[in-house]
Amino acid sequence: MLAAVQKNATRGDPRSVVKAIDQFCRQKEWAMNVGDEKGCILDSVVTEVNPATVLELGTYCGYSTVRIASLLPSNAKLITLEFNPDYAAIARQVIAWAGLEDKVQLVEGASGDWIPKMKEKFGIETFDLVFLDHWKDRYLPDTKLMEECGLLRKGSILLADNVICPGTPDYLEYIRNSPRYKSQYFKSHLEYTKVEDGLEKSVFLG
Ligand SMILES: Cc1ccc(Cc2cc(O)c(O)c(C(=O)NC/C=C/[C@H]3O[C@@H](n4cnc5c(N)ncnc54)[C@H](O)[C@@H]3O)c2)cc1
Ligand SMILES: [Mg+2]
Repeated sequence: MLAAVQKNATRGDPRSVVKAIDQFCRQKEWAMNVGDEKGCILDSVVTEVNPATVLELGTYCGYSTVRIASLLPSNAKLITLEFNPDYAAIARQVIAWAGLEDKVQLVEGASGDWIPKMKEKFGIETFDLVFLDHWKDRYLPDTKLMEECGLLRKGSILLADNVICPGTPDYLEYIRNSPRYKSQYFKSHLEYTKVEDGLEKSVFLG
């Protein structure tokens, strides 16, 4: 995938990086990037929220990191957590090829360890937008952890990938029944397939 980016994408052009990855995943080898169909929904939410602070859980190869960072205002900060060093190494190079290093802070480590350190380590008070796309059984515990650590403010947006496939039943149950969130489901398809999947957008009400 990285070779395809370096071969087919233009340095400093995030859209060409996104296009090169999507092309590679359609033609050569499927990979669990959010993809172009759900990616457009992600883009519209990022544009609407226009966040100054973003947290991404699960960088993988950096596809959604590039999509989000390319839409951020100049002073905005995207922190992305990835605990697999091999994926982190690839993602760093993908993000660099897109020319987005200044907007992105890739932290190698587990969300459970780093969420409690966001204030002290990165001076982050609250996140305007959180994109959840890591192991599906971590969405709920990490959301509760973010609440406990005071990282969500009235109006913070959580956007969760794969709420249908692979599925995040305990997260959906919690977020759709909690009086502290207002949720909306965006129906779509699992990346590069015709299988149903979707994104759940939830506003924290404080
Ligand atoms: C049945 C079935 C299987 C697979 C699919 C297809 C499918 C489609 C999708 O869009 C998917 O997002 C997924 C999926 O499983 N994603 C998990 C993504 C993990 C990445 O995040 C990293 N990570 C995982 N937990 C943490 C953590 N705590 N702290 C920091 N990084 C973490 C990992 O190191 C990986 O870089 C799968 C569809 C259906
Ligand atoms: Mg996903």
